[in-house]
Amino acid sequence: MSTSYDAIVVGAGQAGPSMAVRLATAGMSVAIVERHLVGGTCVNVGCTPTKAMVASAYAAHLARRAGELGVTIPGGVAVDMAAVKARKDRIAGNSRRNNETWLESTNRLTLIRGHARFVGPGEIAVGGETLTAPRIFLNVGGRAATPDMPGLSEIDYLTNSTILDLDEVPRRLIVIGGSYIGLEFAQMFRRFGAEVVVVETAPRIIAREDEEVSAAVQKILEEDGVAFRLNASCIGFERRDGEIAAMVDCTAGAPEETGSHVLLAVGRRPNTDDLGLERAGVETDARGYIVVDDELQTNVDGIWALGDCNGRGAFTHTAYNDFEIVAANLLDGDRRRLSDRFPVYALYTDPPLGRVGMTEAQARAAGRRIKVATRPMSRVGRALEKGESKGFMKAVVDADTDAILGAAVLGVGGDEAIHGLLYAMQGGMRADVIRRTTPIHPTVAELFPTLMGDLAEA
Ligand SMILES: Cc1cc2nc3c(=O)[nH]c(=O)nc-3n(C[C@H](O)[C@H](O)[C@H](O)COP(=O)(O)OP(=O)(O)OC[C@H]3O[C@@H](n4cnc5c(N)ncnc54)[C@H](O)[C@@H]3O)c2cc1C
Ligand SMILES: NC(=O)c1ccc[n+]([C@@H]2O[C@H](COP(=O)([O-])OP(=O)(O)OC[C@H]3O[C@@H](n4cnc5c(N)ncnc54)[C@H](O)[C@@H]3O)[C@@H](O)[C@H]2O)c1
Repeated sequence: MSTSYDAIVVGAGQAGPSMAVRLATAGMSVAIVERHLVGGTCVNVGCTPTKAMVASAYAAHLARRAGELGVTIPGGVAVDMAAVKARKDRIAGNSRRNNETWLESTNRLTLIRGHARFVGPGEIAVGGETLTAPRIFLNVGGRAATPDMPGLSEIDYLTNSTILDLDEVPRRLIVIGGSYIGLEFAQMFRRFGAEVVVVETAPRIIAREDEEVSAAVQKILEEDGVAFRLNASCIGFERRDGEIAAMVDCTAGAPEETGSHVLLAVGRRPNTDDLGLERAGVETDARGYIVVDDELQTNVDGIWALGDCNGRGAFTHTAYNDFEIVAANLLDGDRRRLSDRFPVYALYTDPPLGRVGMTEAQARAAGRRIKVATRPMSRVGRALEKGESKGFMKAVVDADTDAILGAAVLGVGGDEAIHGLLYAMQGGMRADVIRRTTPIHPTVAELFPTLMGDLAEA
């Protein structure tokens, strides 16, 4: 059976539902196809469940430190992992159901369950049905990469999805990969009570960040009791007396780590290998990401790619912004562009790392003459008052134009405070304007004018 629509959206992640509802509201007949859970990665196995669990881990940590704030908890602190999981499931489940209700209650929009695959340029098969449309929007996202590592198929390893099903705290968790996913889970499970070791092939964790950011995050996690094995090579796995051994062969330390559980957090890959893209002639790059232009159009007329699958962002906010760009160009006559977007994101360790724009290393590589300022959180009143004074803030400014190039706020409230600088950058504000602004006391962001006053050529 073949049904024609004005538009088809493949994937109900972070861009697809908004796109589908917007098109339907504009009067088009729209099908949105989802093969698994509405809400995609973020709602079901990404942002929402992990941040719910980070909140539980923070509560455990704060409760253990309560004495420092003059609060006693008789009987000590225990973590009920089943209750942590149940709370996380409730929050993610509510979000998923709200998304489903939204799609199902929108006029002219049909939610179709199943795996979508191109059979031709404007033609998609789902189960036994064929859907056709002159406009197709791909929002297929990605999944955990599971590279071919020796012994991996012999062990039960966890990914960012399956680790969320644990209702008991692992005795010893080996986290393979010291980047965003690995570090958030490492600290959280350490705070739940597991022994945790992070194994990373690079010489430092979160290697995309400036070196002092990597070092400070590592120190913060070490103070929580997370161990690190850097420069790991020849990683492989073996079953060992009911446990798992990870061969690490580092430049220093024992050649292997044993644990009860292994989490694989070595990156993500796009869900483009089973989409039949070749049938539609849609181009992908060497890593499988769909190639798009500045308006998210693929090389094939009438086919767009939004979200993680285009490799131009790896966050929920970038996926949603992709929707905004496509909708603006297609429906509003508003010329919005991918290249107008500043890189911005947070790493949700505690304290979090808020990041915007270029790192210092990127600014130098771009050949800029730069000024840099840093301030430890131990000199931020609000952080001291809260008893959470780990980390630092840093700004990178163009020495010739006074333009703010980038910033990092590793510290309490850093994920929120960084937005002050994001909005300033988007508005083209110079560092001197921030220096002359009067902020609220006591806040973390109140130090931004001071930071801009401390800029020195670097
Ligand atoms: C552990 C973890 C934590 C994260 N935390 C954050 C965070 O705090 N903040 C943040 O901004 N980002 C975070 N991210 C990243 C964020 O989840 C993704 O960037 C975001 O979900 C991307 O959205 P998307 O719409 O591109 O794809 P997805 O959310 O992956 O959605 C794609 C959807 O398409 C469906 N699909 C795929 N192929 C087909 C097909 N052939 N037919 C039908 N349906 C199909 C999938 O089932 C899925 O539902 C995190 C990711 C992980 C893994
Ligand atoms: N807070 C957030 O916004 C958030 C949180 C989690 C994930 N995410 C998104 O998910 C994406 C994927 O995150 P990720 O951390 O899985 O991947 P990543 O690509 O950021 O990092 C993978 C890490 O694994 C290491 N690695 C690769 N192969 C290895 C091996 N064999 N042994 C040991 N280490 C190895 C790499 O050197 C790197 O440090 C991120 O790019 C991010 O956009 C975002």
